[in-house]
Amino acid sequence: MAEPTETHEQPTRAYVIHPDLGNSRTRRSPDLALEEAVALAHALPAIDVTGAEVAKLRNPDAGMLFSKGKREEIGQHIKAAADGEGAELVLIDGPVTPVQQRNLEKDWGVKILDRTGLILEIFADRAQTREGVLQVELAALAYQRTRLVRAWTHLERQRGGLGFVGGPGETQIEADRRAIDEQVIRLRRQLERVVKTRELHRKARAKVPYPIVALVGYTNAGKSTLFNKLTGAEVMAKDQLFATLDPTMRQMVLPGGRRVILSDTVGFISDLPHELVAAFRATLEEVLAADLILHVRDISHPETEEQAGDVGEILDGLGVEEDVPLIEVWNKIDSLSAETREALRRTDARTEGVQAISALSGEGLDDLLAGVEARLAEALDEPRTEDILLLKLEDGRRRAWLHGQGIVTHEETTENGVRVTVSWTERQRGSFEAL
Ligand SMILES: Nc1nc2c(ncn2[C@@H]2O[C@H](COP(=O)(O)OP(=O)(O)OP(=O)(O)O)[C@@H](O)[C@H]2O)c(=O)[nH]1
Repeated sequence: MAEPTETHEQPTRAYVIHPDLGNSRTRRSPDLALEEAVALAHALPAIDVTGAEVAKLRNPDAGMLFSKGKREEIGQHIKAAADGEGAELVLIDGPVTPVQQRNLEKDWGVKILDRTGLILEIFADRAQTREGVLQVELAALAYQRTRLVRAWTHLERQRGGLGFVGGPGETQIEADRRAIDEQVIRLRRQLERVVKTRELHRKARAKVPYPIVALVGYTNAGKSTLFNKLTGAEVMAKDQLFATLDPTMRQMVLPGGRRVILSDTVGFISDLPHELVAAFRATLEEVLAADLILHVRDISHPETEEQAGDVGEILDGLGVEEDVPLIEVWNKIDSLSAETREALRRTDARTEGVQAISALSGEGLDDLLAGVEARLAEALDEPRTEDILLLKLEDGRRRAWLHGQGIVTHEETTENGVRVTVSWTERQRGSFEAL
């Protein structure tokens, strides 16, 4: 990656464009999509959004993306932005090929970042654990390798971020590509080590017989707010997208006395670039290991159904099994109108595994916790199978673990060791085998 060369104090003036492909397949309204893109832009540090527009794009041009007329029109808007100062950076909320990027940058005299590049920059800014940082770097390199053209380096100067820059010139491309490949190998090796360490930690945790409850949800749904409310932890809860990138875990005690580990995960977003989903697999694996998933939804958002659909797709893509119990948490009921709230009550949503809450005011949290307790009891207390284990006499550790789980139904000492009869769940069997 290029070295920082200069420092910028001023925020970057950015113009946001959502290309509307008029595609009936996309479920979203272009205006709301633009709103989300602007929110994404605000998630970057030191950005001043000077203007935004939906740009109709019926037939994308291979070289220039937009038609000549449209290009000139948008070019005027970009120049006129910020009281005539003009924008320096244009964020295009969609995929832009390297060729289109280079041509548009020349045409408009600005830097361009597409949706993947933007999300990568945000992730780079938010990643906190070693693993998170390595994963973002890997995803960025994969993206960068396909587009060795100069892009926007401002963030890199600001904070040593990713800075999608392909080296000083075209002649450098081959060398750059080799350098990237070498760096990828190096990062993969580091990542492997980090992941191994984390697996050790997870195994250590598996010995703790506490079920894991994972919070998932669309970005800005209120996961961190709920997490903080429930655990009293100081996880950053901001009106800022992707405030949580690395999974955060805390222990908590449910009203009935059962201890659980609550885990907060990265917020999902529509059209999450697939290389990013792959890069975050390991992070999101916490969700796979969960005993119960709480799908937190911003029920006051006009596209709450579409967001829920996106989250469902990502969970499927991750391979979350259908049999992991899931509670839908309808958050932000405090921002609903009285009529909507009344309608919500009438549908008696609660019978369908839904809990309506306000993480902010605390309304509905008692019912939510009772629901969590009931679902966990259901999920963990069945089904069980009976097995007979033969443990060596000196294997006191594993025997103690079995007793600690309260699953030993019979035990007798024989010449060869201890015959232990257990009645356990699949999960307990897995944890035992991992010991
Ligand atoms: N009105 C209202 N606002 C809420 C509620 N819960 C959260 N918020 C607000 O919604 C915004 C996002 O909340 P977060 O908890 O950061 O959302 P998140 O799901 O963790 O977001 P990501 O980190 O992007 O995944 C913040 O401004 C919260 O104050 C609620 O119950 N009611």
